[in-house]
Amino acid sequence: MTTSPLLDASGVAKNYGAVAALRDASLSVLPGEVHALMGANGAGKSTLVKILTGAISANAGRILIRGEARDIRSPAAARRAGLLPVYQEPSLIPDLDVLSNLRLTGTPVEPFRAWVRELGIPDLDLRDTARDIPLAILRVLDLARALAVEPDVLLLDEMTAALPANLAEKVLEVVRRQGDAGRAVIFISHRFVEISALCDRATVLRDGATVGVVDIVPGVEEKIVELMLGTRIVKTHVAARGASEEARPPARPRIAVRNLRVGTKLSDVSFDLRDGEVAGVVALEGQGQDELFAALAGSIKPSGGTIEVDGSPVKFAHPIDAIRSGIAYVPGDRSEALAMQRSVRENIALPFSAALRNWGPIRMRKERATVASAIQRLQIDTRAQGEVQRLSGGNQQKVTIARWIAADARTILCFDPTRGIDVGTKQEIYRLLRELAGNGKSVLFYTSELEEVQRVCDRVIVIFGGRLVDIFPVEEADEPTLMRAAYGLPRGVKADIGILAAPTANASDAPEATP
Ligand SMILES: Nc1ncnc2c1ncn2[C@@H]1O[C@H](COP(=O)(O)OP(=O)(O)OP(=O)(O)O)[C@@H](O)[C@H]1O
Repeated sequence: MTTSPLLDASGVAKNYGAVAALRDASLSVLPGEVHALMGANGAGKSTLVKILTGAISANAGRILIRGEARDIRSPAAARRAGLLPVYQEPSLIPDLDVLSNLRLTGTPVEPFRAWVRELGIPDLDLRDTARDIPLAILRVLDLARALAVEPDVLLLDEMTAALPANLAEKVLEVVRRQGDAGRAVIFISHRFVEISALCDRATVLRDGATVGVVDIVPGVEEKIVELMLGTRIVKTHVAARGASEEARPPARPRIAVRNLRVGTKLSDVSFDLRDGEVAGVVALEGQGQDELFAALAGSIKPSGGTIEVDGSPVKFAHPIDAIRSGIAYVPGDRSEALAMQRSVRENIALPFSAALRNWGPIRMRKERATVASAIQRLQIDTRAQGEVQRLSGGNQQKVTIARWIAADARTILCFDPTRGIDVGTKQEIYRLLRELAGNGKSVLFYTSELEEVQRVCDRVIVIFGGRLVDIFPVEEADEPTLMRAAYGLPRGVKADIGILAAPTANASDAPEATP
C-alpha cells in the first residue's frame, strides 16, 4: 500500500518583476517523513517555503494538503492547514519581551516553555526583550514557538545555520522525533552531515525548478551536488595548505593580543596572529568569541589587556579605526553588515568609498573591475542586484565576503562566513581564504562547522568559558579532538560529549548583542 502525501505542491511559480524566483517547483511530503529541500544559493528554496506558509503568494501552482486543494493566502490560512515555518531571520518583534511575542501570535505558553527546555535552554526568562537575546537563541525560540502549536508539517529554513554545535544537536534530535510521531518536517540545509543523519528523502531545486527527488542513502551526496549545480563546475579540492608558508621566516606577529578582557565575557586571552596564516577559533555558543571579534574589529572596547598591530599598541574607539589599521570584519549576521536597500555593487564597494580620499574616474574604473571580479569569483547571483535585501540569504552572505576581498585588507576577521552558503561556493571561499594567506594576509576564522577548521586553518585557538584554553596545529585537529576541546576537555581525554551541558561565559547574564 502506498501512503498518500501529507503535502503535495506542484507547478509552483513566482516572479518578482523580471526575476523568476520559481518557475516550476514541486514538493511532495509523506506523513512521518523528514524531507530535505536542497539547492544552491538562490535556487528558490526560501521562496517555496514562503509560498507554502502564506507569507507570499504564488503566480501559479497547486497545493494539496491530505489530498485536498488548499488556497494558502495568508500565514493564518497556512497555520489552519497545519503548515508552520521557522524562517532564516528571527521573527520575534525585537522591542517586545518573549511573553508579549507569544501572546501576539497566540502561542500556548506552557508547551512553548517545555519545548525551550527540551531544546537545551533551561533558564529562559520570558520577560527578556527579544532584542537582548542572541541570534542563536532567538532561532531556537522560533522553533519552540512553532512546535508548541503542533503543526502537521514544520518547515525549517536553515534552522541550524546560526547554531553552535551543542544547540544544533538538540534541534536535530527534536526534528527527528517529529518524524517518528507521524508529523512531517521540511528541512532546508546546506550541511550534508545533517541531511544524511536526519532526512528520508530530498527534493532538489535548481534555478527555480524541481530537478530531482532522491532517497537519502549512503553516497547520495554526489548525486545531489550534481542535481544542484547542473553544469556549474564544482572543484572539490582546496589548495594545499601552507604552500608558500614553509619558506617564510618567522614573522613579527601582525596582531598580538595580550591578556585581553571584555567585561565578564572574555578574560586573559593572549595569542598572536601572523601574516600568512589562517587561525581558526573554535568555541561553543557564547564562550566569548563574539566579544573577541568585536574587540579586534573596534566595535566594543576591551576592559583590560592590550592589542598590538605590527608591534604598536592600538586602542580602537570605532570600527573605522580597525579598518584604518587594515583589519576588516566579516560578521556572521549579514543584516549587521549590509546596507539592505543599496545595490550589490555599492555594498561591495563600501569599504573603498570609506577608505579612499582621491576619488575620481580612475578609482571608479578600478572599483568597477574589482567589484566585478569579486562577484564572479563568489558566483553572486545578481539577478536582483538593485537592492541587496532582495537577494537570497546565501547571496547576501557572499556580498559581505566579496566586500572585504575587494577592499584588499591585510587582516580579515571572518565570523562564521559560510553560514547558509551552498556547497560549491563554500569550496570557493575555502580556496579564497587559503589564497589570502598565501599572499601574506592574516585571517582569524571562527566557524561553527568544525570540519571547516581542518580544511582551512593552520592553527586552532580554543575558547571556553571566556578563556583561551588551548592552541594547537591543525594537524592535531581531527573533529573529535576539536569537539572535546570546545567542551573544555583536555586533549586526549575521551568523554561522551552528548551528555555534557555547555556553560556560558557568564551563566547569570544573557549574552549581550554585539554592537
Ligand atoms: N523580493 C524579491 N525581489 C526580487 N527578487 C527576489 C526577491 N526575493 C527573492 N528574490 C530572488 O529569487 C531567487 C530565489 O531566492 P530564494 O531566497 O528563494 O533562494 P534560496 O534557494 O532560498 O537561496 P539561499 O540558499 O541563498 O537562501 C533569487 O534570485 C533572489 O534574488
